[in-house]
Order: sequence, then C-alpha cells, then structure tokens
Amino acid sequence: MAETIDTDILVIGAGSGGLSVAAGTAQLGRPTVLIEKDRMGGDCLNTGCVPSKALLAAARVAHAVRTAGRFGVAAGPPVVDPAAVQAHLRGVIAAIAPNDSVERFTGLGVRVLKAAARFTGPDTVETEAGQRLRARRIVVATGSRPALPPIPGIESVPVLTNETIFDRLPLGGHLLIVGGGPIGVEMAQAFCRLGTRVTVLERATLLPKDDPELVAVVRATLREEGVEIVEGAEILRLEPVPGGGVVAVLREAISGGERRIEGTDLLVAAGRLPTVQGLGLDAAGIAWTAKGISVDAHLRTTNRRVYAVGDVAGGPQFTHVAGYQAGLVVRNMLFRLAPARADYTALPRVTYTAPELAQVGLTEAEARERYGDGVRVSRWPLHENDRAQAERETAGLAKLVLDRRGRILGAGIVGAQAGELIQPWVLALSRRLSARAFTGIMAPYPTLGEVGKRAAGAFYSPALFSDRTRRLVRVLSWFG
Ligand SMILES: Cc1cc2nc3c(=O)[nH]c(=O)nc-3n(C[C@H](O)[C@H](O)[C@H](O)COP(=O)(O)OP(=O)(O)OC[C@H]3O[C@@H](n4cnc5c(N)ncnc54)[C@H](O)[C@@H]3O)c2cc1C
Ligand SMILES: NC(=O)c1ccc[n+]([C@@H]2O[C@H](COP(=O)([O-])OP(=O)(O)OC[C@H]3O[C@@H](n4cnc5c(N)ncnc54)[C@H](O)[C@@H]3O)[C@@H](O)[C@H]2O)c1
Repeated sequence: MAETIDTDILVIGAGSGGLSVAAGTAQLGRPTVLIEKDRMGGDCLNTGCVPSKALLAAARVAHAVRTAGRFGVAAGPPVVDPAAVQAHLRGVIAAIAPNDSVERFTGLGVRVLKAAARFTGPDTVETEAGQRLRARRIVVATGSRPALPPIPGIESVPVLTNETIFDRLPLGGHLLIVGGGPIGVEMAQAFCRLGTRVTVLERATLLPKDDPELVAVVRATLREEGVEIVEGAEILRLEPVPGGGVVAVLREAISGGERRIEGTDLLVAAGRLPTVQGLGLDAAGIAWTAKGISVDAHLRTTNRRVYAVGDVAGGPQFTHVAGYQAGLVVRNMLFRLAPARADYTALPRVTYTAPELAQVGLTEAEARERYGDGVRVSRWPLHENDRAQAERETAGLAKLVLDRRGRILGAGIVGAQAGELIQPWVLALSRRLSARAFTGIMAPYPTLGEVGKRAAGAFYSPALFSDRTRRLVRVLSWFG
C-alpha cells in the first residue's frame, strides 16, 4: 500500500534554496520532509558554482605558470593533464558534498525522500515512488536548467551545457561558446587558460547586465589572453561536421555577409529556464510564467500555503539569493511576525573571471535612469594601488555611484579579488552609509582594499582641497 506522510513543512528540491529551508525549519523543531529527484546539492554543488570555480582555479595556476617569468621565476609552458583536472573537480565536489548529504540532513531531523515530486492538490504532493504527502506549508525550490536557443540546426549538433561539460572537459580543441553571460565568460577564460582555443558568440554585448565601463576591462583581458569574442553575433544556423565538431554560421554585423566558424565542441550558455514542468502546479493553483513561479514580496505563490525560492522563483539567479530567500521563507512560515519582504538593494553579484567583476546596488546607468543629474561617480584605478603593482595585478578600477551628498547608490570593482573587495560595500549599502564612512578608517597598507577608500576619498577631495577650505585654514592659522 502507498505510504501516506503528514508533515508540517515539505520542501521540493535539495539545491541551495531547498537545503537552506529544510535545515532552518528542522533545526527550529518543525517536522520537515525534503524531496530530491537527483543529486543532493543541486546545480551549485554538482554542475554550477563549485565545478566552475574549481576549473577557474586550475586555469589560474596554468596562467601563473605561463606568466611566471615576469616575476623572475623560470617556468615552461604549462602541461595540462585533462584526467587530473577532472579529478581535481571531482575532489572539490566530494569535499563539499557531505554538507549537503542525505546523512547530514537526516541527522538534522529532516526526512529525505529520493524521488521526483508533483502536486496533486493545494496541499498534497505525490512522489514517483508512490508516497503521498500532505503538508501545512510547502516550499518549491526546483531550480532551473539551461535554455537552448531556437537556432536552426541546434538539434543536429552535439551540445554541451553546464550539466555535461564538467563530466567531459573539452580540453585542447576549439570550443565555441554560445552566450557571453557569466557562464560563457567564466568558461571562456578557464578553457583558454588551460590551452583550448575559445570563441564566444554573443548576440548582444559581453556581460550585457553589467556596467560597460567595468566589462571593458574583462573584455580586454580575455582578448589579450587569446579568447575570440564576437559581439552582435547573429547565429543563422549550426551544422554538424562529419566525424565530430560543429560549424556556426553567423551573419557579419558590419558587412551583412556570412561567416563560418568551425569548432570541435559547442557549449550553450544562453540563459536558464525555470524547472516547472511535471510539477503539477495547476493542480495546486500555483501561477507561473516563462520566468518562473509568480511570487509576492514575501515569496508566497498564488497558493497561500506554498512558497517558492531560488532560480524557480523568477528573480536573480545566484546561490546567495536562494539562501537569502530561504531565510525569509523560514521566518515567514514559522514566526507570526510581520512578514519579511525580499529586498535586493544590496544584492552583490560577482563574475569570477580574472580580473573579477563585482557589483552591488545600482550601476551608473541604472542610477542615472532613477536619479538623473543628481548622480555622482568616483573612481580609483588599480594601477595607483601599491599592492596591485607588487602583485602585477594592475588591470581594473573601483567605481562608486553616489548621490550629491555622497550616499552610496552602488559600487563596482573590476580587478583581482574584486569579489572579496566588494563585501564592505555590501555592508555599507545595506546600512545606507555614505562614502564618508570609508574616508576616516585606517585601511591596512599595502592592500588591494585601499582602492575603495581612495575612490571614496576622491569624491570628497575637490571640496576638501578647495580655495574655500584653504582660506579657512589660513584664517585658523592666525590664532595658532
Ligand atoms: C555554471 C554555473 C555557475 C554558477 N556559478 C555561480 C556562482 O559562482 N555564484 C552564484 O551565486 N551562483 C552561481 N550559479 C547559479 C546557482 O548555481 C543557482 O542560482 C543555484 O544553484 C540555484 O539554487 P536552487 O536551489 O534554486 O536550484 P538548484 O540548485 O538547481 O536545485 C534544484 C533541485 O531541485 C531538484 N528538483 C527539480 N525538480 C524536482 C522535482 N519535481 N522533484 C524533486 N526534486 C526536484 C533538482 O534535481 C535540483 O537538485 C551558477 C550556475 C551555473 C549553471
Ligand atoms: N559568478 C556567478 O555568480 C555566476 C556564474 C555563472 C552563472 N551564474 C548565474 O546563472 C545564470 C545563467 O547564466 P548564463 O550565462 O547562461 O545566462 P545569462 O542569461 O546571464 O546570459 C546569457 C547570454 O547569452 C546570450 N544569448 C542568448 N541567446 C543567444 C543566441 N541565440 N546567440 C548568442 N547569444 C545568445 C544573451 O545575450 C546573454 O548575454 C546567470 O544569470 C547567473 O545568475 C552566476
């Protein structure tokens, strides 16, 4: 007979979002069931953040070996062993996996079911294994999957996505990448540094959601290292090459003529689709669109018992967003306080190329659209930073977007370790601080972090060293 389970909290999907909800509700003593149809840890651990950052780390080492001569250290061209790189990726995943494992969650008091789940009613769910569940609150955290753009011929060529590329690293040939978003550029640099020829085909401009002034530094570095970047690329069709490989036929932006580019492998990194299929959302009265499940500011769906978090909820797609949303949902489900609203004002986003590109808050363009002429911009280049010179990491800048009085509206850093350097600016933005908060602090010398303080100081220095201040100092000296 089919098992019937009654629970307080039911979570569907054990990725970044679902795991955080289940850990929270179980540790607060609420009976919790978590259903996962595939690998615990979801995209981030198995096919996303973790393997991509591990591959970038291997690529950084290859680059360091290739460029060691400028430090006076002799080294030859790096020798890359694909099987060993693959083992490195698997090792990193295996080291983190216990945190997301069935054993750990069972230990926290969560009942974990390994099966696909679907709604059968407003508060009922069924698994493919035949279990029937009824829950007081349900959280959908089913994530997203790669979108395949409707390019003629795409079904006739072998396509790699983030779901397959880390299991069969296409090292050594010519990798064509469709899409120059975060996945496209991170993978472009990783494979190029590991000795693969790479061509990025982006229909708009590289990293189109980011500040173009900061993106320019990433673009220039990628090109310098040998990545071919085709922007404004209209891919007319894809054709298979007999014996393996792919040809992308493009329309040339300027001449309007056709260009054929042949590669050994094709990675599609052209955006994501929310995982809503087969979930029976209609049976539960849960509305969704092509972007994902529709949620209000409290992350509640159109069914009041059901919440959605993470990539499936149609908002920004980052692991830290899924974690943040999970925290809000736990609070909103369990504490009968005024429901917390999601606020993305201080949402950081980092692309882990070298140089890294990190932003928080508004870009200059977004700020000008909202505040018009009241927007001020202050910059500090990394080549003016002593530590950057010592490390030979001088590409990049810190860019602050401020209002007239110096209140921080956004901050962007492109440069070495920008993802680490952005963190004080996340705190500053979330605490509504002004740039003045940075000018008085003692920043340790020599650190890359000094660029933030200098960019803040640059905003005030025209007023500080003005004729008016000099006159004031002269008058005060009469009394000394
Ligand atoms: C290549 C790549 C690199 C990335 N790098 C970063 C990064 O550096 N930093 C960052 O912040 N973000 C990064 N991301 C984004 C990040 O991985 C996602 O935002 C995050 O994983 C979303 O978590 P989630 O819980 O919403 O979904 P997922 O992690 O996708 O988890 C959803 C889970 O639900 C399960 N599921 C689906 N349907 C069902 C069902 N019917 N029944 C049971 N289980 C089901 C799935 O099997 C899956 O395990 C990257 C993504 C990719 C693809
Ligand atoms: N470092 C990080 O935090 C990180 C890294 C990787 C992914 N992610 C997350 O995963 C999400 C998905 O990444 P992504 O790079 O696939 O998506 P994306 O939507 O951010 O970028 C996709 C790119 O593909 C281009 N594109 C779409 N169709 C095309 C076509 N037919 N021809 C050429 N170009 C085309 C788009 O113009 C866009 O620039 C990101 O938005 C991000 O939230 C985060």
